[in-house]
Amino acid sequence: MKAIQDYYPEELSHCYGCGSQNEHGHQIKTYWDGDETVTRFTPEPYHTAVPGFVYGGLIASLIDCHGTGSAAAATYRAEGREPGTEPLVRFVTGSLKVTYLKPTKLGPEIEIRGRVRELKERKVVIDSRVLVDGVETALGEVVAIRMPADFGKAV
Ligand SMILES: CCCCCCCCCCCCCCCC(=O)SCCNC(=O)CCNC(=O)[C@H](O)C(C)(C)COP(=O)(O)OP(=O)(O)OC[C@H]1O[C@@H](n2cnc3c(N)ncnc32)[C@H](O)[C@@H]1OP(=O)(O)O
Repeated sequence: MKAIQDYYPEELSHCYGCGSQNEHGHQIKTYWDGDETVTRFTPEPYHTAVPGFVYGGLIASLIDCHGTGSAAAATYRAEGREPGTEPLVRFVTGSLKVTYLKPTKLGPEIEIRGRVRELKERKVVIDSRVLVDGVETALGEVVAIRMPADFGKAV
């Protein structure tokens, strides 16, 4: 099964969170599981906050790219199109909210499960749950916005 990120064109695959071309990044992969999207990631020992527990910034980063990837996947699904078909669906993060419910144990695989709360042409909201060993440790909300054609050009 291909992940949504496997459909990203090479020139848009340099993101620190999800770019397959970024050797220093997380290179996350997001798949459908029924109505939910799932990303799994095993943290390294250096992803430490307090010894034994995962750094919250890593969790935020995973939720971020899980959210934008899920937004693209959900848009293709809603339009009844194969991922990666033209016109390409590109999302960036408009906002990212993370609620840390309890410490996330460092070592086991982290699972992030997303659901679409709102889907419009230019804006998709993805709610995520972060689980380790079946324990919910954080919640995330990503507002993903279609990347404007001139993204970054005015900067
Ligand atoms: C399958 C094949 C795919 C192929 C293709 C792949 C492409 C794969 C790309 C990889 C990329 C990875 C991405 C990783 C995630 C980052 O790290 S992305 C980097 C961090 N994010 C940024 O740099 C974004 C910077 N901000 C911006 O460029 C602009 O502010 C935005 C977010 C594009 C918004 O543009 P805008 O023109 O202000 O949007 P606008 O039309 O006013 O608003 C549209 C809607 O969004 C809402 N909105 C706008 N901004 C926000 C906000 N900040 N918060 C909440 N709501 C907002 C508006 O309220 C509006 O909502 P409605 O009224 O329709 O309900």
